[in-house]
Amino acid sequence: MSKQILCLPGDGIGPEIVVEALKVLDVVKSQFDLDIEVSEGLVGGASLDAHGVPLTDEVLAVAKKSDGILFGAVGGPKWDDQPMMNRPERGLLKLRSEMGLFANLRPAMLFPQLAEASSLKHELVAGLDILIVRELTGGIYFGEPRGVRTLENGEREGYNSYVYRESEIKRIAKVAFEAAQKRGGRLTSVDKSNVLEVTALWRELVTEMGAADYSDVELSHMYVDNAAMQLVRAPKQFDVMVTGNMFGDILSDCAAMLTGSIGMLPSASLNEANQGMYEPVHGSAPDIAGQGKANPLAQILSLAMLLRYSLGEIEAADAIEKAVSDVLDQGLRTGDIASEGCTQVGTTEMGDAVVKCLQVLSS
Ligand SMILES: NC(=O)C1=CN([C@@H]2O[C@H](COP(=O)(O)OP(=O)(O)OC[C@H]3O[C@@H](n4cnc5c(N)ncnc54)[C@H](O)[C@@H]3O)[C@@H](O)[C@H]2O)C=CC1
Ligand SMILES: CC(C)CC(=O)C(=O)O
Ligand SMILES: [Mg+2]
Repeated sequence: MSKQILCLPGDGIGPEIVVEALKVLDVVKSQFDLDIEVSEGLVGGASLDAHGVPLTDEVLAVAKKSDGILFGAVGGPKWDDQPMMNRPERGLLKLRSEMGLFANLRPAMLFPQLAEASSLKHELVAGLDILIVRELTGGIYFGEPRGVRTLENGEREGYNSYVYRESEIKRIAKVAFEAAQKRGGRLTSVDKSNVLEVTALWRELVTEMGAADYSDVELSHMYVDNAAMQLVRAPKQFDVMVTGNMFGDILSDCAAMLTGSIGMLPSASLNEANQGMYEPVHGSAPDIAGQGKANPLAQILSLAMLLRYSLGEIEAADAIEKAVSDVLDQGLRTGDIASEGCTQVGTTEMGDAVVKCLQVLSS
């Protein structure tokens, strides 16, 4: 039976970069004889414009049945005055929570060819390979109660709730410990346990699990403010980092710049049944949307993660990652990773170059 991929391009640069990933998928389908059917749906602002909601029940139902979801990005100034619960970003948050996609894997590795593009000195980032494991369906992004209320003196007060249950902490910690076992054997748990009870519980449980079940993993703890500083001071000290939803969101954008650009970082969001949604770490980049400038490599690398994790097509995933590396070897760069002596290209040319490298690899 064919594997089903649901493609949700979204808004801004989303559709521009998803098109490039789909070109790459077409090539690997024929090269590796993959039986994959792709369907497409609306999400975010595109869905709001068409249906009045950022995610329809129909699209959610297809997502739940698919073998993998390739997601672009959502949001943009056009929809910024929507009520919070109807913003484009809600479409993404609803997909994550309704599908239970609690484990967000955000690898930040430096392609050696991009050392020049990193905002840090070469010696600080050479060989960089970090995995950020971010809890994705809990924490302050989902906690209740939330809202804006009017106090007795007429002043308005905004509030959100930072909540984690033991079971939520334990299941993301398990993913992170197991990832560390398969990698360099080191795990840093990032929290703010000196201030927030919820993350004091986080630290207590992670410590207990480390001692009881993962004595082979070298566990350390770090406060999130220090972790942000350490990421730009000496990022290679990290192997796997595990943290909550909001801290992971922020730290992964920070880690992106170590690799040259946020346009390089893919991600996988997995649930307990190992269903997955795959998307770049970046957003819809309204400042460059429609200009043919966006870097499609994070999206293309997200497709490689989909093939690897959800479809088990390791050879196809390896081929895509090799093709991306070959394109960088050729000196091709979109504006965000441009450096002296390289050839600057647009979104389409970058996608075409990956396709060409795949074709050369198989000939
Ligand atoms: N997963 C998602 O769909 C996400 C959506 N957003 C939404 O995206 C919109 C814009 O948010 P921002 O804070 O500006 O973050 P952003 O990640 O969209 O953009 C930040 C900066 O990075 C650049 N950039 C991002 N992706 C790039 C790429 N592939 N190639 C070259 N440059 C790239 C942008 O041009 C911009 O200067 C907002 O509506 C926000 O809510 C933000 C983050 C994640
Ligand atoms: C809902 C998204 C806009 C949150 C985000 O920035 C992300 O997941 O990276
Ligand atoms: Mg983010």
